[in-house]
Amino acid sequence: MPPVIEVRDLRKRYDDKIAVDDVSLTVQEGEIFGILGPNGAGKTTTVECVGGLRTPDRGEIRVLGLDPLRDRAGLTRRLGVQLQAGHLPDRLQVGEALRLYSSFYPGPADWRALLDALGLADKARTRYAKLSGGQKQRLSIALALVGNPEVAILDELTTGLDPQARRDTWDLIEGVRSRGVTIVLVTHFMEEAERLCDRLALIDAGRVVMVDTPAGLTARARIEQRIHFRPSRPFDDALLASLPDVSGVTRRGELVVVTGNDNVLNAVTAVLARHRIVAGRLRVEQASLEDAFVQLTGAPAQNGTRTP
Ligand SMILES: Nc1ncnc2c1ncn2[C@@H]1O[C@H](COP(=O)(O)OP(=O)(O)OP(=O)(O)O)[C@@H](O)[C@H]1O
Repeated sequence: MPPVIEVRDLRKRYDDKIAVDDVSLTVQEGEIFGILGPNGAGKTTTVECVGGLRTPDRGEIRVLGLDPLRDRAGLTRRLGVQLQAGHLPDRLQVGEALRLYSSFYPGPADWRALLDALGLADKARTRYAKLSGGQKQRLSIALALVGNPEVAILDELTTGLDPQARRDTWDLIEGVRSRGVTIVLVTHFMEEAERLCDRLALIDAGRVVMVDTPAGLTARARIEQRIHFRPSRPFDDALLASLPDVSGVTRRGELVVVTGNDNVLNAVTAVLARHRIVAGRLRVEQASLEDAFVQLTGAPAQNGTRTP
């Protein structure tokens, strides 16, 4: 099956700033493809080019086999793009906006059901200017999906939403995916990427660093394992530090913290057992996508409680 989205050698500069240096990626039908990267990495510029909202300086883009700029008319009805807040007239009511957008498409979704799913059911008669930031954000998601698109591009889907609204939005997106819609999701949130995305492209400084599943990306970062425990009796750190699988041993109060490779847990527990030391409150810290992000880009990841 040909990919739904194909980007080859994309480059885009703004005056003397190269926003996208060289991006190539493919998105398959029905997947949620995440684009992850630090601030200013070129994520938005990439998806704006894919959505036909910006003209690339170089490269080729195909969406459903069409050129987003040359075949704009044919693509508009099949592609939903979540635009950033602030693009609607202040006096327009939520319901009016959705009715208007629905009228552009041959087989629109039930916009009332969308509002309901996004927690905006009681806002149909509210004017745009009266919505909170999070409500505007949710409206922008509804507008991207109201045309029942085959492909949806969602940029910073849940930025600015509270944790409950974020989870409700994830449920909605999973429902959209289960109907076979292909989704490109730009996100800052590792939890969101882990929960929703089938594959992720990690973009840094305008280039694709790697493309993999969330689990694959985490594994490829080769992050050290960390375990901690409270020993039943004192022992010399050298006992563990001398093991080939161990890279470090430190103390945190009564806790012993050991870092090392994939086998560190086996190696440490075997030695402790031989010396009749019981490892109380033993815990293994799993490497997360967030650890991988930090290691691969050198940038701090943002968590779900902060707005970028
Ligand atoms: N219209 C513009 N004019 C000039 N420079 C721009 C413009 N839009 C983006 N840039 C610059 O291009 C680079 C890439 O921006 P882009 O918005 O694509 O990155 P991003 O990965 O989406 O960032 P963020 O996570 O902060 O939204 C940044 O350095 C940004 O400052």
